Amino acid sequence: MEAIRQICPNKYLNFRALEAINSRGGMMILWDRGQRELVDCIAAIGQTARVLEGKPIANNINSRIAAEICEMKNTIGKTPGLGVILVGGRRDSQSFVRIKMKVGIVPFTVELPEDCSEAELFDAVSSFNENPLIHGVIVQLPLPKILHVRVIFFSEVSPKVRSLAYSNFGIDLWAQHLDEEKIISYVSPEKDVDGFHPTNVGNLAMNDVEIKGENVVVVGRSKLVGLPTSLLMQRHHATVTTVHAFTGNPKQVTCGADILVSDIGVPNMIRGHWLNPGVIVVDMGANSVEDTDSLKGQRLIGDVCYDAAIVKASAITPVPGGVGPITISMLLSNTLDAAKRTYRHT
Ligand SMILES: NC(=O)C1=CN([C@@H]2O[C@H](COP(=O)(O)OP(=O)(O)OC[C@H]3O[C@@H](n4cnc5c(N)ncnc54)[C@H](OP(=O)(O)O)[C@@H]3O)[C@@H](O)[C@H]2O)C=CC1
Ligand SMILES: Nc1nc(=O)c2c([nH]1)NC[C@@H]1CN(c3ccc(C(=O)N[C@@H](CCC(=O)O)C(=O)O)cc3)C=[N+]21
Repeated sequence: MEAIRQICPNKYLNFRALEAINSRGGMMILWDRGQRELVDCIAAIGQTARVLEGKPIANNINSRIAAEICEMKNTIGKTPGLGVILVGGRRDSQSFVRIKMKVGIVPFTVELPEDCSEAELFDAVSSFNENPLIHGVIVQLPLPKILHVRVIFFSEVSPKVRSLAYSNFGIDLWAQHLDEEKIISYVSPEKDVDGFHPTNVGNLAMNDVEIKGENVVVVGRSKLVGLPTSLLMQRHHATVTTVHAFTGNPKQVTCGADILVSDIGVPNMIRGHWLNPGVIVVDMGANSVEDTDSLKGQRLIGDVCYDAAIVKASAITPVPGGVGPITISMLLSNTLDAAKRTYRHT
């Protein structure tokens, strides 16, 4: 009862059902999804996941990269360059690009409007491919879709005011005018520091990660994250299941995971009751949401409901400070490696 009072001190609570929570026993009040989550958390007090901090690892990698770049500059007078192509003004893009340039890699940035043509984008990739000062090229994904047709259903036409009185129901049809697959495969494989190129995805799966025999559920199947992660996990003998937008009962699948990797891009979609107690959660989601308390007016959150997962999982990567900084470090590290290959510098 104390737990319930903490959540809703002044509210009348309508008890509809009581049931055990997984194997730990406890109480669950069902009246709406959000509240059920809170009770779930409180009932599980005493179990807290290990937080897998990515920042310290990323800092180590970044120090190593900075030192190597310094050495490279001193011995052969060269510096790695990274070309970034941004299409459309995505809110998260600027900070993503800013972080990349910290360790001494020279940035080259091209910004194109969201309605740019495929030819313009190919030209930008091509000029980066050919530029000898650029060793890594990334095209920021996802590429924008543009509004193609908007259908609005309206309930009446008023001839007097010569306007339409809309019902607020409509359908927007978006068109993907830029073919992501084609554009990404246009980046030279030796400059593909994202690791998209089929050859590089194969190489990614050669790394040594000990996950043999585990049930891994990867939520999302994008070329950027989900697909390479599934390949990587399979290569290391995990039993991998993919959840995507057409999966009928995603919760049922995620509940069977020993390791859950999420790259959906939907803030807080994975709730506490989607998780198997003791699961290891790798939250790749980097979702910018409005936050009026923050100076920037926004903050970054993951795909997994962190407050619920921290009391249910055995380990979890936080957002921010988890996978994100390591992704950037590895991208920089790949750029440095590409520059070393170009200059035959060891
Ligand atoms: N932390 C990091 O280092 C990185 C983070 N990211 C972040 O990862 C997130 C995803 O990015 P990205 O992979 O490029 O996104 P995409 O939009 O390319 O892919 C999203 C995937 O999630 C699936 N999906 C979407 N909605 C649902 C749903 N309701 N139920 C089940 N599956 C769903 C889609 O399924 P379907 O295929 O059926 O459409 C798709 O496979 C973003 O937040 C991005 O910012 C990305 C790169 C690096
Ligand atoms: N071709 C391509 N390659 C990408 O790798 C790619 C992309 N497109 N499109 C967008 C997503 C998103 N993404 C992030 C990586 C790190 C952080 C990151 O490090 N975030 C910090 C916080 C940053 C902040 O607060 O501004 C953190 O998680 O701690 C965020 C987002 C890579 N992406």
